[in-house]
Amino acid sequence: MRSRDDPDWQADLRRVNQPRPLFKEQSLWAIWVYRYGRRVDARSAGLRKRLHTRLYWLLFRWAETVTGISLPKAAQIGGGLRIYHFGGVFIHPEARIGSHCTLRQGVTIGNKTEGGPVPVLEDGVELGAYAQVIGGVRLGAGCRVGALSVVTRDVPPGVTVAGAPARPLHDPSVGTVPSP
Ligand SMILES: CC(=O)SCCNC(=O)CCNC(=O)[C@H](O)C(C)(C)COP(=O)(O)OP(=O)(O)OC[C@H]1O[C@@H](n2cnc3c(N)ncnc32)[C@H](O)[C@@H]1OP(=O)(O)O
Ligand SMILES: N[C@@H](CO)C(=O)O
Repeated sequence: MRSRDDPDWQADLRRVNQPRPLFKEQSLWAIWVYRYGRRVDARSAGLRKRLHTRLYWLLFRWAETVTGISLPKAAQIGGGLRIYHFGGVFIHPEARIGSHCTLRQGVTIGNKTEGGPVPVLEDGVELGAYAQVIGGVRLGAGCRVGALSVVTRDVPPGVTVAGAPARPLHDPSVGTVPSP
């Protein structure tokens, strides 16, 4: 499959929604290499796959070094990924990230200790700059994490958390009519 036929990559481009997006956001270079790696892994075994795998590793190191964004192809990341700005973004290879998530500079999604469990982000999760999400936590769909926060516990869908350790900012029950 070529990148123009890759629905996840096309969804990534739509998030930027500007003409010539590859000239506008260098984070797309890292995302492109990630999607390329996923497509290479999906190929059937053979010489072409081995050659593409070697090329992928060269491109991965280049993108990681030039953009400061590390998206290993083993991680599972849904389409429509947006990474704002530059550098310090490290995603663990076992992480699972849903579609239409937003990351910013300085974000880490990884384990708490070597070999430990890693986070799962459902669809539409938004992480502020320098947010650190560590350990086997689950971030529910559409939740938001404030800048400079450290998330060490599950976050329910739609909830905003911030701080270190991160705590909910807005109680979702506030303002609702209590059930009879
Ligand atoms: C170049 C660039 O611009 S890069 C962009 C960088 N920006 C980001 O990364 C933005 C990430 N967004 C945030 O951190 C936001 O503050 C959010 C999403 C967490 C919350 O936004 P809102 O829902 O508007 O919350 P609001 O501003 O009302 O704050 C509610 C309370 O949480 C506190 N709070 C907000 N963000 C944070 C944070 N990151 N860490 C700690 N406390 C926070 C506020 O001080 C406020 O406290 P108070 O009630 O005691 O006054
Ligand atoms: N719109 C950008 C700010 O540069 C962001 O949300 O990160």
